[in-house]
Amino acid sequence: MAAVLQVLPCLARAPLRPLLLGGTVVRLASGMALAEQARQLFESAVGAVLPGPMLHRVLSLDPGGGQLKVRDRSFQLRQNLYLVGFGKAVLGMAAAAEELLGQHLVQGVISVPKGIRAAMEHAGKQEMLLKPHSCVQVFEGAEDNLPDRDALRAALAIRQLAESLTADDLLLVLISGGGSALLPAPIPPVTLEEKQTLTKLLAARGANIQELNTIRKALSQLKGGGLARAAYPAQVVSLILSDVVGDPVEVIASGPTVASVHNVQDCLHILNRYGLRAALPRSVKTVLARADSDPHGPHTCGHVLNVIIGSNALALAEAQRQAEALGYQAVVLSAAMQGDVESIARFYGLLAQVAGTRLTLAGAGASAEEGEQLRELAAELQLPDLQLKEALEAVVRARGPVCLLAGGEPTVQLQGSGKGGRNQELALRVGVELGRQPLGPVDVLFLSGGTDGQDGPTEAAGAWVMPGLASQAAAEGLDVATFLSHNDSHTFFRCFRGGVHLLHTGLTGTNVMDAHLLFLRPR
Ligand SMILES: Nc1ncnc2c1ncn2[C@@H]1O[C@H](COP(=O)(O)OP(=O)(O)OP(=O)(O)O)[C@@H](O)[C@H]1O
Ligand SMILES: O=C(O)[C@H](O)CO
Repeated sequence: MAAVLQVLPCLARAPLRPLLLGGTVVRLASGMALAEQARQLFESAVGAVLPGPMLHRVLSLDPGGGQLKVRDRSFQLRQNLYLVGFGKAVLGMAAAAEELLGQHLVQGVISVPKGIRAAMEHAGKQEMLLKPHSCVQVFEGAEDNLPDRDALRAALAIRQLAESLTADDLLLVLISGGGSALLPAPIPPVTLEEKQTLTKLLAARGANIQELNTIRKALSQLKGGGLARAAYPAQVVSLILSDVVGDPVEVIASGPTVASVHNVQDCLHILNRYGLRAALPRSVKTVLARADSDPHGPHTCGHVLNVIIGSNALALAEAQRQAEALGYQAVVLSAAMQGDVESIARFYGLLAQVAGTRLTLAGAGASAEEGEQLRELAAELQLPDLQLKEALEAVVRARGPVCLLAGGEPTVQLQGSGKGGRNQELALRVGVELGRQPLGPVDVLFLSGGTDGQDGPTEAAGAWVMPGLASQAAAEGLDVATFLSHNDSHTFFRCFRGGVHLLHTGLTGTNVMDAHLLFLRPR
């Protein structure tokens, strides 16, 4: 989610109608425009990880209201329930928690992105807003996803609340992506500015989120289990919406309720790798040196229950279910799509080719060469959970419409000053790949969308493409290669066919990375 906060009239949140009633499923699937189905499935994926449904899945009050159930654990309530939260999706999560917990909630503090309340209000999304006289105090900060003074004030208020708790209290912690920037509390003498500079430098030199957050944890009072330590001896329940591949609780928002297992050597390795060790400010050196003699052991988080309440896999599972209801043979390929956007686009192009051939020629060996290339590329991408074999077997079985689903977060190496996002760039590149060779008597569509509803610094969530895109664009005087050469995918899609290929959802109030949907429908 980027800095511009705008919410467009949004997603239909009602479930898809039961399309299995009357008539055959396949007929229904083929009777609906592919692009419309793609949009619906994307919306169903997002719908599964909206704050309300997520919290209701894991939290409940017993009928007498005396106990709070979190999955299979129960906690006694007696005017002892407090709430803190930080992250891009936390406003809606706090609103849902407030709705559910009512007057059991004594007090709360949350740290959310600048402008988010106005944006949600503007869009009429009341369910994402706290009640007028809420006991939850809201701080807005971290413009451009960078820690700032406002976020620091929020972090200090959160720490103060946590430190005031006793062994009788229960602290509910709401965590989502963007939480690291919204909870800055550098260990003195490190200053906010020094931490900001170091984070920016690491990110600019290509450090991944694991590396970045290892350093953030080492320099923070609250990250890496610090918040849990501050709340001790109160019990702590963290409800975590994952925006990191694999859902590692110690990485998401830098794990404020998970004891850090990294030591100073790990930090020095990372700083070395990105050429930053020599120029470290004295304050950072001091804090790292101190950390060596003051390790916070894992035992310090025994009073904490960390629960992942939403993830990319969960969103994809719902889209898969809805695709099946629409008559598709649906397979989730991976919820860990990571790597260079160009390679991932080639992967989807080849996949469409191989799956298309198998679907229409009914011969699993018909595209052996492309099949081999596809497997090689998949191996290069090193996707830990890839279900390629299963997907291709399902295609052979299908003899009808197929939907392959995946999710994750590809990387774009920015080369130009164009306007775009990783989803629009991926879709455009896949569009080019789909046009490389004829695909046979099969309709193909690929959609890529950011589940937060905002792809890079644009107002679109993503885009969808079909084969023939490059030639149709050329007929409109648009050269796809030129747009791609300076990462200008958004400008391309705004021009191409009057912008109909853009996916607009507005800010969704959630964020579990991106969803990729590949449809193949024999004619
Ligand atoms: N012109 C562009 N073309 C393609 N990708 C871009 C462009 N400009 C920015 N990006 C990509 O957009 C991403 C930043 O956008 P965004 O804010 O949506 O992602 P994020 O910070 O990872 O947040 P979130 O996880 O909430 O989506 C970066 O990965 C960046 O490489
Ligand atoms: O806040 C963060 O650290 C990132 O969004 C990953 O969760």
